Amino acid sequence: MDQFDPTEHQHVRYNPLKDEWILVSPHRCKRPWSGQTEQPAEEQQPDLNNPLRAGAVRSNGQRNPNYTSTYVFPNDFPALLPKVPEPPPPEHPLFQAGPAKGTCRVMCFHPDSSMTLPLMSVEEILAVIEEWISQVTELGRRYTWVQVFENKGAVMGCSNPHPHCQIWASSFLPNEPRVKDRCQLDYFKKYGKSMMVEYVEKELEQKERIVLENSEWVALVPYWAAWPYETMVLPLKNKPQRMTDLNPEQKRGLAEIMKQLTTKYDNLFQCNFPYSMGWHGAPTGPSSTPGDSPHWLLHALYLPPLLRSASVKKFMVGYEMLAQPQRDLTPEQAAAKLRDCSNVHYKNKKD
Ligand SMILES: O=C1CCN([C@@H]2O[C@H](COP(=O)(O)O)[C@@H](O)[C@H]2O)C(=O)N1
Repeated sequence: MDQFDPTEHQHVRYNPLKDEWILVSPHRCKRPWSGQTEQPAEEQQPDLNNPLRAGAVRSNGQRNPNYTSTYVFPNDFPALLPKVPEPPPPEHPLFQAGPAKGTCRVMCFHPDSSMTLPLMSVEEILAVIEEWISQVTELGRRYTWVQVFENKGAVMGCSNPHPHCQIWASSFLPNEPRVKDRCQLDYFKKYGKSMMVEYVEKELEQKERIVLENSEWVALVPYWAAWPYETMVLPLKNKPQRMTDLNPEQKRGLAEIMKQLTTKYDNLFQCNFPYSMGWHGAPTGPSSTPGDSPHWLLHALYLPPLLRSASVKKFMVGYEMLAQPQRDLTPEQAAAKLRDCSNVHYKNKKD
């Protein structure tokens, strides 16, 4: 039997944040593709009636101000409302309903519907980060969880090309952060250190999955990545537990690395690279205080669907839904491809 080679031989990898495993099948990379191809993501033409545009009239008849930077408004079709009757206590362990309160906001990054984050200036991206922090500060006082998330590209169900994200705050701790909170706390109790602080140290030593690094942040393809070009953005100093812990140098460094990472993403297949991205940090709420969750390290997740080209995506279906996530391209190969992408956006390339 040959010696095990992680670039040749199938194996499973453990995700300690979720207590889950993924299947890695590098030998399949040579497989010919004859399946569905997505239409190349047409550059979603910004319609002049875009309801998120500065000055536009939204579906509820309200007119957006002529905002010049970020702009936040309550979602006109919110999934969570702040005041609703609560369900009665469960009568049976197999049929449990619980109270759900919250609020949903839409946050525009920029007044111009044709703008995208990689083409924004560092200053403009810094304004987005400051607004995120302001929203998390305000909503975090009242709600246990504030989910900042951006759906980008029609293939991600994004209904609107205008550069924007959403913020959903809830009275309950959703599944993803609840599992991450438990896994990180178990690790902290067992080893006396933060799982993700140690993980970053090890990744910087191994260097196999690093995509970008500056004095404050690292962007890498996690060892256990499920999506082909999935990345995490992690802080290098001060162990921030929440976005509200960031200092000015960290905020600026984050704006810089976000611009570089999304530029690399767009350059990978020369398209507006679709993804869902979001932030995970220590839960918030009225009883939370700065520094109260040393088991947590703030981090961002980029979850992009594209696999081989602007029109071939990974499907998380079948085996992935019924068994576990599976990937052919290894995290190390994905990181290398992203590292090789230029930091100059293909739309800015000097001819
Ligand atoms: O006039 C509008 C248009 C879209 N929206 C909201 O904008 C959000 C955009 O969704 P995406 O981030 O998935 O593209 C969506 O949740 C939709 O409800 C409004 O609140 N008002």
